[in-house]
Amino acid sequence: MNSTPLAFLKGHGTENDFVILPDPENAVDLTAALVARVCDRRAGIGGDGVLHVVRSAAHPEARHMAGEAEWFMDYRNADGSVAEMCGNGVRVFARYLEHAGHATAGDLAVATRAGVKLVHLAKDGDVTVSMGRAVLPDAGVTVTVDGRSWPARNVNMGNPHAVAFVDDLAHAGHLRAEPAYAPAAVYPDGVNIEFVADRGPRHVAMRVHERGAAETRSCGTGACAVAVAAARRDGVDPAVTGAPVTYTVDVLGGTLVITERPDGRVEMTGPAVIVAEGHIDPAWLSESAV
Ligand SMILES: N[C@@H](CCC[C@H](N)C(=O)O)C(=O)O
Repeated sequence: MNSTPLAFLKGHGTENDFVILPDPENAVDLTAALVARVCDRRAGIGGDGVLHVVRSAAHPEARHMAGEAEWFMDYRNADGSVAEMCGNGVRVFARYLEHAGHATAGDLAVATRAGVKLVHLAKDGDVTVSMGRAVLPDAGVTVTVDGRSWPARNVNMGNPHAVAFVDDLAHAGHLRAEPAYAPAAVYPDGVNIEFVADRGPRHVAMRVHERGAAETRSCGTGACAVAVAAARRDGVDPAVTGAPVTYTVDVLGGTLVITERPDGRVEMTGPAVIVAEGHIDPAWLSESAV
C-alpha cells in the first residue's frame, strides 16, 4: 500500500491538457495503468497525457543527455503508452520548471525521447520551442473516415504524423475512433493523424486524432507537421528559398505559430499555462497499483 501523497499539477497548452507529476529522482513506479487512471476524465484527474518530470541523471532513457539538459520530459499518452515527443507538453513542462523555481525566463534545455529541445520562456507568457527538423519520408499514405479517403503526407517530428488536407474539417467525423490508414506498415508504432483545411495565406486550421489519446484540442508536434506539409504543398521549402516561412495553425483550443528556418529547424510558439496543483489521495493511488 502506497501511503505517500503524490504531488501533481494540471496544465495545458492550447487546451492540450496534461497532468504534471514532479518526480525528480524517478522514485514513482509510473505504470501504464496508473497513467491511464490519472488521465481518466471521470474517475481520475483527467488529461491528454502525463508529463513525468524527472532529473535526466535519474532516468535510464535520459542519463546520456544530463550534461545538456537537467530535466527529462518522460511523456506518456492518456492510455498509458509512451511517446517520443509532445510539442505542447514541452512548453507546459518548461512553464512548470519556471513555476517550481527550477528555471527562469529565458532559454532552457529540456531532454525528451526525441533529443534535447531548446525552449524560450518569454516574459509575455508565450513559450517557444525549437522542435528540430521535420523528416518527410516518401511513402504515400491514405487516410479514410466514413468511406471518404484522402492522400496524406507522412511527417516525422520525433513522433509519427499523417497529414491529410480536406475541404472541411467536419469531414473528419467525430474522431472518437482512430481513422483508418494504409499501408499500416508505414507506421509500425501507430500514428497521429491531422486533418487540415485552409483559412487564408499561410494560415490553416486542423483537427487531430492523437495516438494514445483520441481527438485532442491541440497537438504541437501535429501543428509543426501540418505547417511543414502545408509549406511543401504550397511549393515552399526554406532550404531552397533561403528564407524562413511562418504558418499560423488554428487548433480547437487556440492558435500556434510555426516557423521553418532555412536550416530546417522548426520553431513553435504558443501559450503554456499551469492551472492547479494538489496531491493525489494515497488510498486512491494504492487502488491504482492493484
Ligand atoms: N499532444 C502532443 C503529442 C503527444 C504524443 C502523441 N500522442 C504521440 O503518441 O506521438 C503534442 O503536442 O505534440
